[in-house]
Amino acid sequence: MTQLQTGTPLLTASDYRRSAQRLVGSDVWDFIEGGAEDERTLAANLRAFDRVRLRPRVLAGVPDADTTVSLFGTAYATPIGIAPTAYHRLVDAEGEVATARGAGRAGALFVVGMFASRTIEDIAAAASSGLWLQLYWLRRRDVMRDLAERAERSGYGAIMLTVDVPRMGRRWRDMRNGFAIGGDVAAVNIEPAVMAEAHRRDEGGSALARHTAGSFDPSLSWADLAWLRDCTRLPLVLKGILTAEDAALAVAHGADAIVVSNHGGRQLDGAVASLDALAEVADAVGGACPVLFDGGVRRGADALAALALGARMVLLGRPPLWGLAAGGADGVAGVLRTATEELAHAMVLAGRAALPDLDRTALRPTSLAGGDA
Ligand SMILES: Cc1cc2nc3c(=O)[nH]c(=O)nc-3n(C[C@H](O)[C@H](O)[C@H](O)COP(=O)(O)O)c2cc1C
Ligand SMILES: CC(C)CC(=O)C(=O)O
Repeated sequence: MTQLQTGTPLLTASDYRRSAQRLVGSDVWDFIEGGAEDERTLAANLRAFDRVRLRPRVLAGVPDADTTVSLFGTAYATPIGIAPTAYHRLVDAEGEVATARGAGRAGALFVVGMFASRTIEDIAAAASSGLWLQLYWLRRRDVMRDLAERAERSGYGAIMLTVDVPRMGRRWRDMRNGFAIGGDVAAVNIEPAVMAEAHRRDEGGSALARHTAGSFDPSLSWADLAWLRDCTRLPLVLKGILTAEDAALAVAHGADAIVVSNHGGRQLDGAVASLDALAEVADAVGGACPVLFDGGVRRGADALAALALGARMVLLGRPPLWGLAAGGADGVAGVLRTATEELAHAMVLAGRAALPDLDRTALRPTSLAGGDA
């Protein structure tokens, strides 16, 4: 159990969430918590896990569960890692450096966002477990190439290209708040001219929406992936796949892994809940490459369900930010360890000793049906 300066025992992800909300300004809180438009997909991501029912096996001789997993030659203590999220210094002065320390303590993967507020190199120096770098496709390809090269030089293990943002989802909360990246927080890995719009508050509306409209390349298509592939020797992971069709195309275009994700409900409102897309995508991939998952995972049993449906690893977006806000590196480690302990606990009670023992027989068939979304 983690106990931070608040004195309140933090037993679950929602304990960290409550603690974080007290410490973070309301516009930053809305940026973190919010989703696109009416937030129906955001809500559906969580609801999908509420529908899952597990099938425990008894007298299985499983006194403890092994949560270790390996990906691209790196071993992790847990299959629960950190999804890329922008600007960690919005909630903690040390930002991604503290996140990396926390991930290291938990033995977890940390996917550093392209819009990290600490340098790729400083984050690498603080890390003791695997790091990957996430990229968006910018009109300025030279900036992408530079980041890919710096990541490779600094020991990052993969490039994760986010493919679900040809344009940014409309986020009413940020638009109403006139949200802009302020103070001394900045995407320090990218030259300031590319990022200028993200800081301009004077026009009202979401500065991030204006920034992404100007700097992201919306014309990207499958054929362009070859260019990025040529920039780096690192494995290329595509994040934001929700259909069998796109999963098959990703495999055909040589993706080394894919992430089933609807961007935490922040892109197409009305899109399928992430969990409800997982079986379809895993079936289409058919073992051709690892499938990762994010969206709505808040407890170990949620991770168990996603792993049973075919995910090799499960990533958390908002919860590590809650941990970081509530308690810096300790909070990040606390969130990851809590979820991992819950997963191990659920595995023992479900009679599964190790991650490869998790398959769809761990879930009631109604959990696989695709639900309401
Ligand atoms: C505050 C915030 C910032 C995010 N920034 C990025 C980003 O820079 N790049 C990216 O690929 N995804 C980004 N995401 C999406 C996450 O990687 C992930 O897909 C999503 O948060 C998972 O859902 P969850 O928050 O329910 O765990 C962001 C999400 C949040 C909440
Ligand atoms: C700066 C943004 C493009 C990052 C973000 O909020 C997101 O990807 O959801």
